[in-house]
Amino acid sequence: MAADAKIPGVKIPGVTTPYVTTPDATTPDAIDAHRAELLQSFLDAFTDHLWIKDVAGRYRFANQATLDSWGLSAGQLIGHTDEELFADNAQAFVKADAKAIELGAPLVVAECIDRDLNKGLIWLETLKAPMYAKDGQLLGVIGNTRDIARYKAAEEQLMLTSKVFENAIEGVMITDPDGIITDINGAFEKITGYQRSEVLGNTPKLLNSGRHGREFFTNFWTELEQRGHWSGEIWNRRKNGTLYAEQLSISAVFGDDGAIRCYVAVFSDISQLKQTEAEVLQLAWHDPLTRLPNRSKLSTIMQQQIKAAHHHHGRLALLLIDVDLFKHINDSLGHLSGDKVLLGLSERLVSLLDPDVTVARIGGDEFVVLAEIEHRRDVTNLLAGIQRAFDTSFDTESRGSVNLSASIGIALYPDDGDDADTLLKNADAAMYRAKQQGRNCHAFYTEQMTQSSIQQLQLQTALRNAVRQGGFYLQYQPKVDLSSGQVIGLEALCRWSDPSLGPISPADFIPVAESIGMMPELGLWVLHEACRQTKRWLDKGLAPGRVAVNVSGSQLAVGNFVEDVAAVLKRTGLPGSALELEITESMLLYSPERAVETLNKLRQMGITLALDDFGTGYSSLSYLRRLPIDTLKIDQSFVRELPGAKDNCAITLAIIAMGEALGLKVIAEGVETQAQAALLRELGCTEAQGYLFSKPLLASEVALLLPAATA
Ligand SMILES: Nc1nc2c(ncn2[C@@H]2O[C@@H]3COP(=O)(O)O[C@H]4[C@@H](O)[C@H](n5cnc6c(=O)[nH]c(N)nc65)O[C@@H]4COP(=O)(O)O[C@H]3[C@H]2O)c(=O)[nH]1
Repeated sequence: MAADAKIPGVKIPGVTTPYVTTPDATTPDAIDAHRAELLQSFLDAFTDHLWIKDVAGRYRFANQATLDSWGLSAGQLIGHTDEELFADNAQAFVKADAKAIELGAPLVVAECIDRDLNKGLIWLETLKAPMYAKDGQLLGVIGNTRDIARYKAAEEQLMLTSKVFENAIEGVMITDPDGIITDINGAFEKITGYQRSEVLGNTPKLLNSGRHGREFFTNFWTELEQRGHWSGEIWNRRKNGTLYAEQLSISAVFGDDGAIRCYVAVFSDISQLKQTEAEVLQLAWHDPLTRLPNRSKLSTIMQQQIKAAHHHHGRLALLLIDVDLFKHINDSLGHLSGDKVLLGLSERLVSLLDPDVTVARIGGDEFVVLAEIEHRRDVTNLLAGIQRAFDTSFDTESRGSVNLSASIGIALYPDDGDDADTLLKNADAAMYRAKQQGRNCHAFYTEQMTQSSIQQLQLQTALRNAVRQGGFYLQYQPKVDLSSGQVIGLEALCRWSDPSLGPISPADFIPVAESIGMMPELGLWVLHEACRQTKRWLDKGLAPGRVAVNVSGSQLAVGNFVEDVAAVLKRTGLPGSALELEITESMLLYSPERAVETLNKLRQMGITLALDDFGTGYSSLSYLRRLPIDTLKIDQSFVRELPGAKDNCAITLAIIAMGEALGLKVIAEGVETQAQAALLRELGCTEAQGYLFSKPLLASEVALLLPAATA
């Protein structure tokens, strides 16, 4: 305490000090002085500001903390009024004094942030009280200003907490230990739709969704009681009756005595999240176009069904459906049409098969039907359902409708495999066999198929290399006039001899080239080579007649086939009139309108068109009439059994008659004997091709058979 801060001899009016002892003082004045000093020291020990003003408003006493804070000495303060000392605030101070006097009791007159000379900005609270003498006479005003930073901080903390509570995005609910709701925040009202007044005094049962059973709540309470905490997802019901999912976290709050004071539940509405989660799952497990289970989902379903079937000694049938020549639809009509067809097919399959049958889409044009069966023969019902899906044509996005067929491979559990992968692999091998058998049919898996699918894979690899490295060559089979025996044309036939697999028949490698999408490339090479060779013969003065080139379905489906043919003719210099293209009925079935358009364009280039393998498809007179073709080729399967087989005789005769009626040429293929040739001649067929006349030959060999061109 600074020396000048002391106020020796000041008798504080009204202050008695009955408990102060003065062992060394002997005179009354000395005793008073000692008491005053003691009191001053006592009051100086406080950090609170303590001061006394008399009724005239003059400062009569101030402790050291006051003087330090105001930067005044005792001499500068004592005996002076607020007006003399604090010009700015004097009015307010005097007014507050008067208020305390008027009240006759202590009064908090101000709370303010003030600048303390020593501490900087601080929170202060000033309390004033009137001071009376024993006889009740007013002596003045006592002032006490104290630093309330600690309380202010706590108050601030409380305010913040309540703001957090009120503004939290999470709903908050507080219940007493008996579960009675005592407080909620705004987010609670927003999420649940209940107002505060409707909730307080109620229990959380108000929100019960009914979706959780007794067991759920038993576990919930057990965990809350044992660990003081529970968190998880829960379904609740809003006031408007709708259900919502919330992520909930409940904690028990314990008092110092260890007893539960309350429970605090904090929750957020995760309905949106749940929906997104469900959508992501849908995307991950389902095909986006058809919404059917995808390969991953199918695999899971299969595993579950195999497990169940294993348990009760049941059987399963897995049918792998591959849409025949679907690629052509995509290539020729565009992907939108392809998608529309696939969607239509998926809807038909789902509606035609029993609800407990799984229909999945595992690839572009590959669907799987998985069903529990009792007997192998039950597969027939499934096949019938699938077949009906293909009975009528499919609408496309672009031109008209298309007819489709499918090849179906079947594998059974447990006979053909006891896990999902094996069953799928084996159904795939069976499907491949169905494709080889001419499409639009089904095949059950057999063990030999595994072997043959390995060979198939080898063949695919070798074929890819051959197309890339040019491992093919052509042979030409003469077509002759049946009455004169003269060569009137040639059919170009593709040949391939792989260095390790040996010579492979086109009947084997053409379907493989189709399946791996290489046929358009290979077909174009054949066309170019045949045209180039024919032009050479023409240039040498030979008369090869028309050269016929086989065209596969996939070539015709590629959008620019007509342009490709035109480019080949231009590049080789062969006139269109020297070229014949052989097409089959099956390639016209899928999109007849478009095929007719393409064929017309080809004919306009002078090219003639022959319908190959005639009689093996669904030939009808009305359909034939619409096709812009020049020649019918009687399939060798009919010719082979001539003249013995009566049926074949009748069919051959019918084809020849049909050709005549439509003004078409008719040529028979596969003629091996004189008897066959004689009968065909007799039936009115004018042209033929077959081993009887010549096997397919190399270009150099054929040249020897060709007549010279007449001038
Ligand atoms: N048993 C018997 N067979 C005879 C006789 N005369 C000819 N053949 C064979 O019959 C097939 C006739 O060709 P295809 O019907 O167009 O049938 C062809 C055709 O569909 C396809 N093919 C061949 N080359 C090509 C090609 O370059 N492009 C396309 N797209 N397909 C081709 O492969 C099929 C088979 O061709 P190849 O094995 O060369 O078999 C040829 C030919 O060698 C005979 O008197 N008796």
